[in-house]
Amino acid sequence: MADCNKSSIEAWEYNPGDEENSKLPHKFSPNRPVPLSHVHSLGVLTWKLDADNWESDPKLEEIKVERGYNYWEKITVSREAMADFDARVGGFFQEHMHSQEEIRLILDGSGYWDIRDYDDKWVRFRVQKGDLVVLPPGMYHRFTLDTGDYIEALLLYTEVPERTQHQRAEDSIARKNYVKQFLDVHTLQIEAQ
Ligand SMILES: CSCCC(=O)/C(O)=C/O
Ligand SMILES: [Fe+2]
Repeated sequence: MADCNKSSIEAWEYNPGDEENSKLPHKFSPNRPVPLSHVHSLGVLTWKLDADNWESDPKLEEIKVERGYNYWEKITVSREAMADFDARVGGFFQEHMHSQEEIRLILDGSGYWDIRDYDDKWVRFRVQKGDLVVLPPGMYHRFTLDTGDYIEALLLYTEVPERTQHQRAEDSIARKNYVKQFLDVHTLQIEAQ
């Protein structure tokens, strides 16, 4: 598989602080960086691809074939492209999970994903043009734009999209599998030390 350690994604401990605006970085001062390897240990996969030539990029083709990504669609999240921009961005920022992988190739612009750490605190990472990100089914997360208020992304799917956002209160097979595959393993590793 194309080496998923070649991305330059920056991650850090999310500082809830007193800032209302989710589009600000929410870093502690000094910053508390989180290694990308830790983000990967939570089940996230990342690659750096050629966003300008995604339709002919052999690396993306390799990933699509290996992981069965047979469907894709573009989305532009901006005030100009979305009449309900604030509502849509607000919806992305509601903590949720999906029963399928969340697969996004950033074609332009930038934004932040927040994912739950092993201690249930938020870890934030920044994505920009060329970042391919795969969140595992059952991982609680949220997404927001940065103050640039613009992102264009390719949404990829293994099958006809199941778009339901399962809010935190709901439990599901996807959540149980995620906990077993990533969180329980981590707990056992800690206990074994
Ligand atoms: C970068 S595309 C918009 C974000 C999205 O589709 C999603 O599900 C965020 O959790
Ligand atoms: Fe999502």
